[in-house]
Amino acid sequence: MDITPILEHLNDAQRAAVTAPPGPLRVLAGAGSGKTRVLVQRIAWLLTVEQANPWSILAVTFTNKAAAEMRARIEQLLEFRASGLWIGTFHGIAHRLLRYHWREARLSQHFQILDADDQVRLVRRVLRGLELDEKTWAPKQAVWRINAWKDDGLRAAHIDDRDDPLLRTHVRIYAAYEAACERNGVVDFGELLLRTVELLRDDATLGEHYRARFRHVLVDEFQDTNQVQYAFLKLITGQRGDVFVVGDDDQAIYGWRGARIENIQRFEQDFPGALTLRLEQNYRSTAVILDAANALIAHNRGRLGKRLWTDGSRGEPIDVYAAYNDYDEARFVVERIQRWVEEGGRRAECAVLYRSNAQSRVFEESLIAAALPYRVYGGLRFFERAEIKDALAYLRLLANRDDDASFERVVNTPTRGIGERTLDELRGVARERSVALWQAAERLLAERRLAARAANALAAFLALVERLARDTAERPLSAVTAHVIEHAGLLAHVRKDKDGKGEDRAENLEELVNAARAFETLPEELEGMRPLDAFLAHAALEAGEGQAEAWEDCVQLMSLHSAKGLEFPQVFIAGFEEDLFPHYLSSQDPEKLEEERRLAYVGLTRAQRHLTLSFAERRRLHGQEIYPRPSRFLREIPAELTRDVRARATVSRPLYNPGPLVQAESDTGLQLGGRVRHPSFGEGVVLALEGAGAHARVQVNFKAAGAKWLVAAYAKLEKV
Ligand SMILES: Nc1ncnc2c1ncn2[C@@H]1O[C@H](COP(=O)(O)OP(=O)(O)OP(=O)(O)O)[C@@H](O)[C@H]1O
Ligand SMILES: [Mg+2]
Repeated sequence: MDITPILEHLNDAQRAAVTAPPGPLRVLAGAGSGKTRVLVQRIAWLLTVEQANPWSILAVTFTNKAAAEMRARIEQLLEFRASGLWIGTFHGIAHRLLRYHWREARLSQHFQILDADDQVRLVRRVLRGLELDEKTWAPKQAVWRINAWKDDGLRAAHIDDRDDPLLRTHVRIYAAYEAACERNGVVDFGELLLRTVELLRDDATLGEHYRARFRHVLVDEFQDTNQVQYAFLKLITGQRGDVFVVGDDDQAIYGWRGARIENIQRFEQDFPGALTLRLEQNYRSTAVILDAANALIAHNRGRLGKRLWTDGSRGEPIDVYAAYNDYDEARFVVERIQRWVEEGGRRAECAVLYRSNAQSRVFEESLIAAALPYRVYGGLRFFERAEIKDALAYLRLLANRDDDASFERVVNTPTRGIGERTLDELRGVARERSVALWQAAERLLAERRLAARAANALAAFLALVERLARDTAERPLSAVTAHVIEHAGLLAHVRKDKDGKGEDRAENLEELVNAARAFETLPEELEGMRPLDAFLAHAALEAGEGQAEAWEDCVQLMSLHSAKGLEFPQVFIAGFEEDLFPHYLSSQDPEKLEEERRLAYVGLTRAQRHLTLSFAERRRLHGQEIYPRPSRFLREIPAELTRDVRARATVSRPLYNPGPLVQAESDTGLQLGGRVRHPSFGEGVVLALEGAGAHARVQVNFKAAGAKWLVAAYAKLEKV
């Protein structure tokens, strides 16, 4: 076997890491120093030189996209299919283990995955059950707490709440939520991991089995592991395992989601004899960009300390653009991208990064106006669109009738005359008898406790789902999906939408059929799973990440958080303003401020050749006109590395007036054509927005009640 390709293009330090003898090893190194590359070559090294069985390798990456790229790279290096190898995200891997061992994990066989939205809905129901008022016990906050506990590996029963009545209530909510998930046969993202950890910990045979099997464990972006992920690593590697982690303490940006930077330090204690290697040469960016990043991050304390250098070119100064307002900022960036493309660059080489997802809209408008194709990562993803979630909910009900979240979602979609009153009765019965809504419905019907009209409508719904199940049994997944979309009436339902988006939605539904087709022959790592379960799990796990559409040359838009690990020749970071970046919730707390600075460091170090930073002197944010100050992070970059491009751009800069429509949009958080729910009028579509601030008014066409004008601030509209 020729090992040259594996060791080519590696410097000495990198080679030392790739070829180190098996055993715990940690690579601590800055951005662009080749950590990910080293991890890939290490896998190739293990497979060839160490003769490791592919079956014995487990590699953890941060996104599914990174996992796919990693697999492709390895196959390219080795010139054979890397089958048997497990590469995935923590969630993906945990999910796979739970599918194999659902019985041991005490899950129902066809358990479904709850996404963030479903979680909030479920907590709402739990609150009703506990007779707690949503105004006092905000569902989103409860979800946030539950997730944080799970990330820390804590069950409701473990939390000491003796002296804190507030905490006690949250723990009660958590316990009731756990019970509801159990009843419904659903698990949330945090549960995937926690359940897996409990499984490996409590089931000695299984734990032993996997420890013996996964002799080699490798983890990218190690600085962003949380407690429960770390516990998983320890359980799967045992004390003496060959565990290879790469990370950068300066790029830890998920503290707010429970990631523990301390895990980098704990590694030494938990894996005795661990070796530490450092990489210091950066191969990604120009010297100017690197100097700027180094200077910025030097403002943080308590760093493990490292300095990056490059022997590449010095490069151009970093452009700093002071925009009049957010529209002017977007216009400037789009012009630059146009120029890049005219000069022969590719659109996909340009990335626009921002702190807050809400910033993408203005860029999208400008890109559309300039007819530049773009893709937003982390925006409203395919699998999160309302019509797609409706279709998936039907499929989920076919897989598992106890899935209450799905039941609630589609029991009256398309409208079939099942009102809130009937639903409330159902929920009451479900609660009293500790059963799922489906069973509650069956019993209410059997006991003839409903008014005739409601009973007929409900019976028709149950019959519909049963009929769908019968008619699609034994058929290929794409046919099942197409059948459900058609016969549940979803296609006709979206076509009726009066907001002009009906055809788009219908196309999305048809796209879902294509997506399902891809799951008719399962990839090796999902073998043995029912295609429907595999498909639904994929929809839930991929939703967090961006559209998995065919590759196309488009401008890349994403938040700074999702840019982690990536690189682009041309990077724009927008909104370098106090209160936006650093975020206003973080600027008062020294630790959070440091996390924001690390995020800025991640942003700067994504750039290979050109970097442009911009801020606006006026911006609409959270419905208010603000006049932000430039970010402190700008001042932390030495002036000699930057170039002010404001003067040149002033020549023909129209003062863009966003106009009342756009103002109202950002004011209310509502969107033209968006679907909303009103506490008494039910579901509808936003037809018009008008005015600003406290006076913003919105016109909604309600399915049941027709078109109405409402004052946005009082209407209690909820987006669906
Ligand atoms: N020895 C080398 N010679 C040439 N190019 C290299 C070398 N090592 C890494 N590179 C290139 O440098 C770039 C950065 O590498 P990589 O993405 O692995 O860095 P990283 O440390 O994982 O960065 P991040 O911290 O941002 O994830 C890549 O384009 C990679 O191909
Ligand atoms: Mg990397």
